[in-house]
Amino acid sequence: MAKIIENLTPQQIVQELDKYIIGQKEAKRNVAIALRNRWRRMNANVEMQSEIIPNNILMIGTTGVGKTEIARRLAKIAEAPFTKVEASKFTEVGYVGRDCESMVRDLVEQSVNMVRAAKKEEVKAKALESVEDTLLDILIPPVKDKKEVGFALETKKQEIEDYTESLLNEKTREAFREKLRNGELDHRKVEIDVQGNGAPSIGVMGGPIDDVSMMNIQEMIGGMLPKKGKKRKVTIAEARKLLLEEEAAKLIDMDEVKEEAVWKAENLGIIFIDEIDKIASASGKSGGPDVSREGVQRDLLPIVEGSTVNTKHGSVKTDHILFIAAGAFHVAKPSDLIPELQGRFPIRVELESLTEENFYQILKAPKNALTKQYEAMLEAEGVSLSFDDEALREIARIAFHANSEVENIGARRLQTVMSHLLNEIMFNVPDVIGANAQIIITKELVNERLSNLVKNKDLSQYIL
Ligand SMILES: Nc1ncnc2c1ncn2[C@@H]1O[C@H](COP(=O)(O)OP(=O)(O)OP(=O)(O)O)[C@@H](O)[C@H]1O
Repeated sequence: MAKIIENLTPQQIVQELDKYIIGQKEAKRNVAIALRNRWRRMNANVEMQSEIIPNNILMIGTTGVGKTEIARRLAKIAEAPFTKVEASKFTEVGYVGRDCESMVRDLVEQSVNMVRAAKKEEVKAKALESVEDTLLDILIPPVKDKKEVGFALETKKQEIEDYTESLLNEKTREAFREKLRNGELDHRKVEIDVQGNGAPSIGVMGGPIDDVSMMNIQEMIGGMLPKKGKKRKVTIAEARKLLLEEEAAKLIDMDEVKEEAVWKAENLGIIFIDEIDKIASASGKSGGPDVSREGVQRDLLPIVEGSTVNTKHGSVKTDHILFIAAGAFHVAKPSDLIPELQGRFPIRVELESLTEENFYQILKAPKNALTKQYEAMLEAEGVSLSFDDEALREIARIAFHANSEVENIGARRLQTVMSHLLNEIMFNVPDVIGANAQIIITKELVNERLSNLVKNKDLSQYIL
């Protein structure tokens, strides 16, 4: 469980983050410390373990500079359950809207999915075997043992015939098993029984009902009703998927999954609260929406401070969940948050605005860089796509320029610029540009496709 945390030191965590995120050294260092501190806590003496509180972090930076990306990657590195919420979506207890505790329920749900997926992987080989048998039984039913069904074997001849038949049946089954395995029969249609859950979905009219009771009722009713079998005609490929789900579900102990998932959420979970500045009251103002903003902060406080939240998978203690809050803080300042909440986010990091050079790096260096994504997509069509270095510099320049002219949306601008640049190619492959073609994006091509837009501010507002 969470082996990776044990092995990665803060410096190694930063190295991992460097593979995906350009710049933002301070933020990376601080999240790395926070992650390592969890391991330090778990390995500290038992008395201190419950005392050590997480280093919750407040990230300050404009949109699209990598705040979410850092938190998300960190969670991936730690194999930790992760959820992102927007603080502005919450309303005070008693008002219509999402209540703050729902973020913890989301986290546990995420954790359950992770643990279930891991368990599914563990039982997959076993489940696949029985799925194969089920499919084989549908395609070539095994011959019945004649003695069992009450036939007396009267003559020697009959005995030999039966023997030959069962031998043949066995041989055919083995031949089909081979075909099933190598996917030769994937397109053939078969009729299978799929188990559906008998639970009707419940619609609630009128007053609000909280998520937990709603989910519990639904689960209870689902458990009480008999499972409904349904016949469906599907391809073998589809049948394999459906039957695998069912078979794996039979092999997985859900109580064990829930228990592990709750532990994981409590001890490794990361909750990313975006737009926290939207619930801070700008200094000097009072009354009106500010009152409700403060209300949300007060609802948030016990969760961040450590409390117990009821979820459908059991109660979850939030004491050791790592909270990373983020916001641009253009109007409100961190000091506009209520003091108790400020105290719970002791680590402040400012993320740098991205430069043109950063854009250039973001285009080509990260493991998941946009250029690599497009290259991979076209490779799937047998088309080779590559970018001249000068072209990348030009794209970076144009994106940076668009940000300063229109609106600063950070690295997200690269996505719109690239999408516009490559739109025509993406449409023409494979109909016009066939397999084995080689496309090189040059600086000239970039200018040809984008220079008009750059000159025309009105147009670039809509397109770039
Ligand atoms: N420093 C960076 N290095 C690599 N990619 C980046 C960087 N900053 C942003 N990106 C890319 O830009 C996109 C948006 O970034 P991200 O979601 O982290 O923004 P954000 O800072 O959290 O903004 P918001 O608060 O609006 O959500 C992501 O796809 C991410 O990959």
